[in-house]
Order: sequence, then C-alpha cells, then structure tokens
Amino acid sequence: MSSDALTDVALPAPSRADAEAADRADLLAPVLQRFQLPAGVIYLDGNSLGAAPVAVTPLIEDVITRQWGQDLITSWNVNGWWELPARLGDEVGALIGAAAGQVVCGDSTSVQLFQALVAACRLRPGRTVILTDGANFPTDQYIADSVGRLLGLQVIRCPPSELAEHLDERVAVASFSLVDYRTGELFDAATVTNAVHQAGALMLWDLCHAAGALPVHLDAIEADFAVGCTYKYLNGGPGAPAYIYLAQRHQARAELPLTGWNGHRTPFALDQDYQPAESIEQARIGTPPLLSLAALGAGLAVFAEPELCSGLTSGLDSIRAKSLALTDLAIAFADSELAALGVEVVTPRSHERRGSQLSLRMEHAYEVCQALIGRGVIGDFRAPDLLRLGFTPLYLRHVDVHDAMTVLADVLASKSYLDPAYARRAAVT
Ligand SMILES: Cc1ncc(COP(=O)(O)O)c(C=O)c1O
Ligand SMILES: Nc1c(O)cccc1C(=O)C[C@H](N)C(=O)O
Repeated sequence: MSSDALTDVALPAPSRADAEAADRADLLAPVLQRFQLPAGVIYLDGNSLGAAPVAVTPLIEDVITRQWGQDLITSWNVNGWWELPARLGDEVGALIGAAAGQVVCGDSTSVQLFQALVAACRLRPGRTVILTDGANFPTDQYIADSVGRLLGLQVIRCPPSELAEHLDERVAVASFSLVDYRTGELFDAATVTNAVHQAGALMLWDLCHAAGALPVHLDAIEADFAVGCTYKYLNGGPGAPAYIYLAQRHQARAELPLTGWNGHRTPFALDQDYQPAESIEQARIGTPPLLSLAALGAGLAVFAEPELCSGLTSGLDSIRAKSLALTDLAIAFADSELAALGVEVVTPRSHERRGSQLSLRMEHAYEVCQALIGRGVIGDFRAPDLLRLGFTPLYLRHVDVHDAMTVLADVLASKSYLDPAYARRAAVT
C-alpha cells in the first residue's frame, strides 16, 4: 500500500445507493447528455481519448457540406476559418487561466513542445541545461533530447520533487507535466514555477493530463510556456490539434523555430523573408487541419454549457469537485475491496496531489484491463504493471464508478483475466 495511506483500517465499500444519491445531487449530471456514449459501456479512458460530443456530428457535417461544399475557399473569410486557431486558443486559454491572446491551437503536442523548448532556450542564451522529468511522457523526453542535441544543451532528468538539487544558473528551462500520465500525481504548479524563476530559468508546463479536468492558473503563476493536447479532457477528438501558450510578456522577444507562413506578420503579402506576427499569431505554423479544428470547437463548447457557467463556483471548480468525489469513491472501493486482492493504489491520496485518474498497480494488469474491456469497462494498461482508470467528470456518474469497481473486484476475485482471450498481444492502448 502507498506510504501516504490515510488509514490502515479499510472502511466498507461505498454502497450503490450512496452513489445514486450523489448522482441525484450532481449539478453536472445533465452535461452527460452532451456526449455520445455507447450503451453498456463505462468509459474510463477519457484521459487518453475523450468521448465524442453530440454536437460534433452536425457541426462537421456543416463544415463539409455548406462551408467547404458551397462556400469553398471563401470560407477562410466568410466562415471564420482563418481566425479559428486563435479563437479556439482563447477558449482553451479560459480553461487554463490564460487571458486572451496567449494561446493558439494547431499541430501536435510534440511539435508544440519543440517550438516552446527552442524558444525558451533562445530566451536564455548562454545557459546550458534543460531540465525534464525522467517520468515525463516519452515524447516530452525525446523532444527535449533532440532540442538539446540541436542547440548543444545538456538534458538533465529530475522529478519536480528534486528540482532544488539541479536548479542553478546553468538551467535555461524546466519542462514538466502538471499531472504525471502514469501515476496521476498532480504537481504544485505555483511552487515549481516560482523555484524555476528564482534560478532565472523559464518554466514550460505540459498540461495534457490537466486541462479540462482541473483549474490551471497559468497567468497567475506566471508560467512562461505551456503546451497540451485537446483530445483528452477537452474532448476534441482523435488527433485533435494541440495548443501552445506563450506568455504575453515574452511575445515581443520570443523566437519560435518553426517559421511557417501562417505565423508571418502579413501572411498574404507572401514576402520572401520571415517576420513574425507581433501577437500570439506568431505561434501558428502552416495551414491548420480545419476539420479537426472545427471538431475541437464542439468539445470546447461543452464547457460553455449553463451547468458549467452558473452557480457559486466556476465550471472548472465544479468539475474539479466532482473529479475528486469520483476518485475518492474509487479509492475507497479499492481500499475496502481490492487491497486484499493484491492491488496497490499508486495515485496520491491527498487531493492537492491528485489529478483526475486512478492508477492501480497489480500483477496481470494487462490481462485484467482486457478482461474489464470484455465486460464493458474501458480503462487502459501502462507497462509494466499499471491499470489506469481515467475519470472525466463531464460524462461520468458516481454509479458508473461504483459499477466499474465492482466489475474489477469480480474480475480479480474470479481470476477471469486468466482466460486465454485476454492474453497479451501488441496493441494500441
Ligand atoms: C503528457 C503528454 N504529452 C504529450 C502527449 C502526446 O503528444 P502528441 O499530441 O504529440 O501525440 C501525451 C499523450 O499522448 C501526453 O500524455
Ligand atoms: N495520443 C494517443 C494515441 O494517438 C493513441 C493511443 C494513446 C494516445 C495517448 O494519448 C496516450 C496518452 N498520452 C497517455 O497518457 O498514455
């Protein structure tokens, strides 16, 4: 059991009646109707690919049949295609604590990481070190290594908890994920950013596993750069464009490396020489994937639903409160029903350190994950031994969590995961 366990004595598993009562009191419950989800499935993988919003189908149909089909190229003007990366960027910005004009959507997180890392290093000439977390998502580490080779900088891996040992005047930039993709650990963005700034370095946050699931305050903590994908908690769809945050105070001096024509000050002057736009438009690269951008619009529009905009707390506070209630419920269930079956809760128990997922360490985690999918409970497996369950408060009910954990307990107790149908084979998960 994890060292920060709250109690050694497991309380009884939360009852289904309690979960039903929590759903009746849930102000976010109506938001579930905004998503297409198959009957008979409990979806606990929204931290990898969010569910499809109902509104996305008519929206994409309109983009294809009317905008592309009828308005053709005039759509760049008449249907607002040209403004879409920055317009949706502002919508993402509102969810990550960024005032308008600092976020633009496009390309993949990997590309945006490259953009941000190179730009950060260029803002700290003479400094020779990039810090990243050895537990960071692989692409974050691969890109850091490549930028290090390209610019002749050393890449040092350290977790945010060991930052103090590595922060000195050699560090140009620290690049961390706000939520660890494997364990679900949430880091203290303000404290880490402040420590990095004390050393004169810049801070780059990867928000993939945070944006849309919990409040992020990029402006308030004075982050320098941030990137993230939109296909997880922002429900933008498979391969949805990522985004980059470039703090206003750096926009005049930042030198982004990918100088595509969309980021030019006057793109349609078609000049021979590159002059970056003065605004966040400088972070655009090439022609954006319009259909995917449009689909992202439907995902972001859910956050403007009345249930998420009214009441005493902001939408993200309500989302966070529900997320914690759902993960609390799952942890309570794990403690009372799964610990005796050899399951260890890996995700931190304290609310301050927990993202919106629950990672459970167990033997046969791959097979257990497959057996769960066979019973309609979709989570994912992360090697070597983690079952990862993601909790998207917008479309998950308390009873879903209760029922999923009940199925998990049954799969483990019955050892049904030993069925050859669930044996390990290469797969995209
Ligand atoms: C923390 C983190 N960064 C980056 C990525 C992926 O980046 P990309 O959008 O380039 O596939 C993921 C997940 O795929 C991730 O979890
Ligand atoms: N982006 C993914 C994909 O294209 C296929 C399968 C999974 C993904 C993911 O997003 C993985 C995810 N970042 C993770 O946290 O493991």
